[in-house]
Amino acid sequence: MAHFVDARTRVLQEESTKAVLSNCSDPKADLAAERARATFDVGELLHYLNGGREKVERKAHFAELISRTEWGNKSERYFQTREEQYVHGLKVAFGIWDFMKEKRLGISDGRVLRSLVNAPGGLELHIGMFIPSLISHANPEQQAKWLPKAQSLEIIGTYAQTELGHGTFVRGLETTATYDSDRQEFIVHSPTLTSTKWWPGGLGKTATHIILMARLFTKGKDYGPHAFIMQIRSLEDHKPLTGITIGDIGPKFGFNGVDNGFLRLEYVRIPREAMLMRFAKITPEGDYVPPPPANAKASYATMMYVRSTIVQDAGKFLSMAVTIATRYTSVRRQTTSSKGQRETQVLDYQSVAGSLLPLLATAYALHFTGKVMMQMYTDFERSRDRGDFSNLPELHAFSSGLKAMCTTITSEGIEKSRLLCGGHGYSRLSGLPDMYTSYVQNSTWEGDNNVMFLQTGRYLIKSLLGAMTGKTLSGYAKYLENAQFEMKERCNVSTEVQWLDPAAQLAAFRNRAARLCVDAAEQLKQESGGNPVFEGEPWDNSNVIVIKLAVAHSQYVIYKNFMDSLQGIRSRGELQPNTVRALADLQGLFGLTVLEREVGDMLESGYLSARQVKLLRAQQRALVKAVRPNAVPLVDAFGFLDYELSSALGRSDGDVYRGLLEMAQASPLNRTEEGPGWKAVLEAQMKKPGSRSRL
Ligand SMILES: CCCCCCCCCCCCCCCC(=O)SCCNC(=O)CCNC(=O)[C@H](O)C(C)(C)COP(=O)(O)OP(=O)(O)OC[C@H]1O[C@@H](n2cnc3c(N)ncnc32)[C@H](O)[C@@H]1OP(=O)(O)O
Ligand SMILES: Cc1cc2nc3c(=O)[nH]c(=O)nc-3n(C[C@H](O)[C@H](O)[C@H](O)COP(=O)(O)OP(=O)(O)OC[C@H]3O[C@@H](n4cnc5c(N)ncnc54)[C@H](O)[C@@H]3O)c2cc1C
Repeated sequence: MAHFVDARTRVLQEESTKAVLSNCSDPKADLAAERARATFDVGELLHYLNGGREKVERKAHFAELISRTEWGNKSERYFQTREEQYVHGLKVAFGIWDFMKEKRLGISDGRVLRSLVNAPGGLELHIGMFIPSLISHANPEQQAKWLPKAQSLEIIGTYAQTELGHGTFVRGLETTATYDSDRQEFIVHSPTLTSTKWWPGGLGKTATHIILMARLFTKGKDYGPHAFIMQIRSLEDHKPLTGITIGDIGPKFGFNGVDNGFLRLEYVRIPREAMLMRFAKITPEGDYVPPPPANAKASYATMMYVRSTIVQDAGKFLSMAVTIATRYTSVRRQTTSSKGQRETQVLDYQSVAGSLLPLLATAYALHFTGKVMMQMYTDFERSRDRGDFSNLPELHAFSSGLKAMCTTITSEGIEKSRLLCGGHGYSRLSGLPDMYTSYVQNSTWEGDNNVMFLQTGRYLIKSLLGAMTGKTLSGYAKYLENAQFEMKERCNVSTEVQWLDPAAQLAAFRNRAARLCVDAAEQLKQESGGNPVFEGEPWDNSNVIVIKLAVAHSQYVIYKNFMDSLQGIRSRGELQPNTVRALADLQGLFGLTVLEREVGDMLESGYLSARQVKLLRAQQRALVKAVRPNAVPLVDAFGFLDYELSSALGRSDGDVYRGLLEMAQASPLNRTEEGPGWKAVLEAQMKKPGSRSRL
């Protein structure tokens, strides 16, 4: 109801309103002013990062169309219960599917749509692992049978590997698949409590089929985990099939639209052809045919594919968080030293800029590494299809370390971005809390990050030991051929400005990684009492330094990718000099920020002197200042749409306070003026005779 305000009240208020208005903030103007500071052509960089103008426009067109659909509407996003989230997630997945069919779109457009709506649901694993597993593990006949059904959503699948008792140690899985040659069937069974499958996404209430990872037994012999395809629910009434118990595992830290599930199998029979037989095989008589030795780890290929996509996506999520925080801290004003003056934009505080702008630089670094990672995986697939598995070990080492490094960086980066937004960052309407709780699982799934770092460290130490016996190394570990030389090397930077030289930064990254590799190998030798042993106690007692080595190597790789990518852009003349300069500032800022954080190792080894650290620090601070005017233009260049960010604070027009107020209206608590607590509790309590006087 309209509220009548009399003239006297208005007059009295007028003066105070004027006083407040004279120095209150104007977020839209602030953001416009930030954009005017750009030293480069934002459109050019936007198109470059997003694969061209046509793709940018296509994405905006898709957003426009889907935001008008029921499933694409995000207004209730932050207010749904778990059940609503789950059902909505399914509607989104089918909505995207139908949209793709109707418009005859391919998988890359599908990825764009998924990223625009960003509502993970019961079909994540169907798309992310079930179909990829069929592609990489099934033989041609199996693919012909299953892929069309999966691709038309006649069946919905998931990837059931992890059990209550084992996630990391895949060889320790306890679910069994025992071959019965008389009936040419496998009996799949959960023999122990700990063999219960636990975690698979979509398993709880959605999936009709699974890729089951189970230990293959034939003729009394255990051949370890293999992949099988099997149906778990009826296609008629969606009830579990006989001998199968399935359910949802309950609420999680985030990602609650997904029904991660549990599964128990009781002597369930599946046909021989259920075993995915692209590599290992079983004959009708029950003879096991192993995969050729070169691709013994072929059954792990799906995990490698997913790790590569995780690396690719890390930059995107960090860029989203940084976009929100940069726009908001540019319009948020807080504290003034003298009365009557405008308050300071919080991004102008050294502490805020010093945290946020290196994150912005890191988001760019991850963008380039994501591209390199996917290229490397695509190259592997090409050679694998020719039967050549020679680059598998490097791909495994590269993708494991980067998966761990990039997801650690992004998880921490989202949380740092949230903190930099102060109180409003804590509101889910900022988009940052949900981004964090749903992203942070990337540090765990698809291989716990420490475990992944250990895989990379193992490869590096083995490479070093090989190089010491004259073996030629290739790829990113090549520098280890010169490890002995690196041990004597000293940094030659003598002025602040010399730290801007990418070669000086790269040398520091490389030297640190090489020395840590030598240290790790030595510690492992000591723990092993001679020749290094890569398992058991000697290995376990060397974990800390091995992880440190893998972190240092991954940082070197990310920096090198940034440097090489920029070099490529320069030499091919792909961007104008001003744009390249802005990117070079980011490359320098990323490099020096990481080096500054890790100087302890380099002081300890003697590679750096205290004076060189001081120069490094001063140059890093100078780069923060150099990047500051381009902060908003650089996040604009990522090209996130308001629809995509769903954030009151990340709005591209800067109107953040209006955004908060508008989005809050959808809160179910606001459906009535008195709220749901009045009738349920408050009224009876507060109207109780003498209720106040009792206190
Ligand atoms: C429209 C479009 C939308 C798209 C939409 C996308 C949606 C995107 C949704 C994504 C969704 C993801 C969802 C995740 C869902 C889970 O989390 S699925 C479960 C994943 N589980 C894991 O990752 C388990 C982690 N554990 C492991 O990978 C392995 O067991 C470990 C830790 C690597 C150890 O394996 P191991 O057999 O014990 O091996 P180990 O003795 O350490 O090493 C033996 C040798 O094998 C090598 N090796 C080990 N692993 C490998 C490997 N993978 N390759 C090659 N060599 C290997 C080692 O390097 C070693 O070599 P050498 O040194 O001997 O030469
Ligand atoms: C949201 C979510 C979704 C998932 N979806 C799926 C899915 O769809 N399908 C599926 O099969 N699985 C899925 N998983 C399971 C996931 O892959 C595992 O949780 C993950 O691989 C880690 O294994 P774990 O839980 O057994 O951890 P653990 O191995 O028990 O790790 C516990 C701790 O021990 C350490 N550790 C373990 N082993 C070693 C070692 N050898 N050396 C040194 N340290 C070690 C780890 O670093 C960690 O700190 C999902 C998990 C999550 C959280």
